[in-house]
Amino acid sequence: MEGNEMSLAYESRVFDRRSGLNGGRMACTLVTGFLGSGKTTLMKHILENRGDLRIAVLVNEFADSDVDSLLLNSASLNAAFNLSTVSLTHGCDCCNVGGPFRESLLQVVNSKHNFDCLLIETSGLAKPDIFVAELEEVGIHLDLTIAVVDAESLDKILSMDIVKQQLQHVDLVLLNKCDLATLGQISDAENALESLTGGAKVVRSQFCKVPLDLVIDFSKADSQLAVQDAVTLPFLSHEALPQMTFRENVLGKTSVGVSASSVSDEELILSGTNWRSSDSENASSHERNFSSVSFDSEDPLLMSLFQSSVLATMRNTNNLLRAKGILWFEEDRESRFVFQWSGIKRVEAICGGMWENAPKSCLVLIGTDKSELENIVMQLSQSTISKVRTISCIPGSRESAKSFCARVLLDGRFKEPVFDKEPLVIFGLKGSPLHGIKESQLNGPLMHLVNGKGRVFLSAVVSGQEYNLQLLLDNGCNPDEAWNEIRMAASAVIFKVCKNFCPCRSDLSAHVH
Ligand SMILES: Nc1nc2c(ncn2[C@@H]2O[C@H](COP(=O)(O)OP(=O)(O)OP(=O)(O)O)[C@@H](O)[C@H]2O)c(=O)[nH]1
Repeated sequence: MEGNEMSLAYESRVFDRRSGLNGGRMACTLVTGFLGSGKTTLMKHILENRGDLRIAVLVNEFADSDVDSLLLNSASLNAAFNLSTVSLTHGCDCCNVGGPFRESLLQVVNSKHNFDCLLIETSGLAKPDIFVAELEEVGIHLDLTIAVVDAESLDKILSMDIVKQQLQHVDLVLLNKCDLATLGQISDAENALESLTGGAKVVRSQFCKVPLDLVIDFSKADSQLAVQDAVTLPFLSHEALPQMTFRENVLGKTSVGVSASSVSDEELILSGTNWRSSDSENASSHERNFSSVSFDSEDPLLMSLFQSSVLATMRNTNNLLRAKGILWFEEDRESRFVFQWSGIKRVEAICGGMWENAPKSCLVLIGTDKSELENIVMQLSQSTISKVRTISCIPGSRESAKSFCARVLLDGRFKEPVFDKEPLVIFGLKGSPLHGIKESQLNGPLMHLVNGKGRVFLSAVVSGQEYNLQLLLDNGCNPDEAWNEIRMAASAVIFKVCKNFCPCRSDLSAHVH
């Protein structure tokens, strides 16, 4: 269903629903996918482009602590949507989605907000069938099950049972992060997905930017009405779903205590449901023992130590699958950085604004070796300012910064560097308004590429269309080596992004000549 047809189906469904007519029912989409594939990115995309759709969102988290609501910035996001934030906590969703999840579902169903659509984001280690069973229990009709897949790293995780299970019964796969993958990786992934999903539709995406009618299906209400008399079983999204069973019976054990905040009808909904335990105790529910460890600190971190010891340790840790959180750095105390580690050791630290609340660092690490994760947390706590005696600007850093800036200045592809946040140099590639290439399209990949090599750490500062990079130049950083690394990575990024444009006599000429 596309275009006009889709908007007609949507209009009539929303109208019927809001006017209380028969048949107008809430659409429901379940989003699954492995850790870091882009599920939250998809949620944000839908919410930011939802128009006047009333959307309820339930987010289920694997990790300890409230990192996900911090990352989603749910309080301010909800304020923008005129919704209050609800925080729920419950046990490992693989073993126990029951109580709080069902309560949340019932609140959505009974809400006077009369939602047009319910979106459920499962944790990156969850099996979607459990959620399907719960939806069925409360009479919510699931229209669409979507798996978000990281095109670049799929081949590395395909052997995991959890990944296969997540892909088994989906209607649609978003083959995401296509900007990071090669064409070979994309086509290999498509072939693998064809057999793993039994032929589900696969759509390539970057940052999950897909039309909303692809991920919210308003077409099923009518077909549901047509078969309503004949079929008494709850409607499910996929033919293969009858094979699904509620796993609580199979696994028997619930791993952790459950506590749910009570929520009034008015208070809906962007909720983080957080797993409170740090280990998946039920080995039969996961083929590996996944662990989650978190780090919280109200002391700022020294960026130089974060770079030289924490990131170095993370890179040498083979069993780290995911890290995310917010960071507070001594060298840039005003800025709130969102840190993400996902896929093939892709590292980003992006500042999108200042602190609205008391600054702090809060990071969650998920992996398969708890002691390795704890080692990273130890490095983190040793990098906080209270653990380090002298933090004044290290002698020599100013000279290094000047020398680095001089090199950047000579390269016409870059904007003029700025050194007013000593010891941080701020710089970045120029975008190309003429070709519609935004600074973020060049500087985002540049950060990933440089950080991925592991010798230099770049963070990003984003403000509107401006996307700048920050480099810390202390004694441990050789400006020539850093510049060489960045310059070469810039060439690779520009080649990939600009190869389809003719640069002659355009604002790209400096980039390619
Ligand atoms: N380059 C690139 N990065 C992406 C894309 N989509 C998402 N990301 C980044 O990948 C990281 C993880 O994305 P999330 O949306 O948080 O992934 P998730 O599946 O919700 O992660 P978990 O809930 O922890 O399992 C973030 O840093 C995103 O900005 C994409 O298409 N391209």
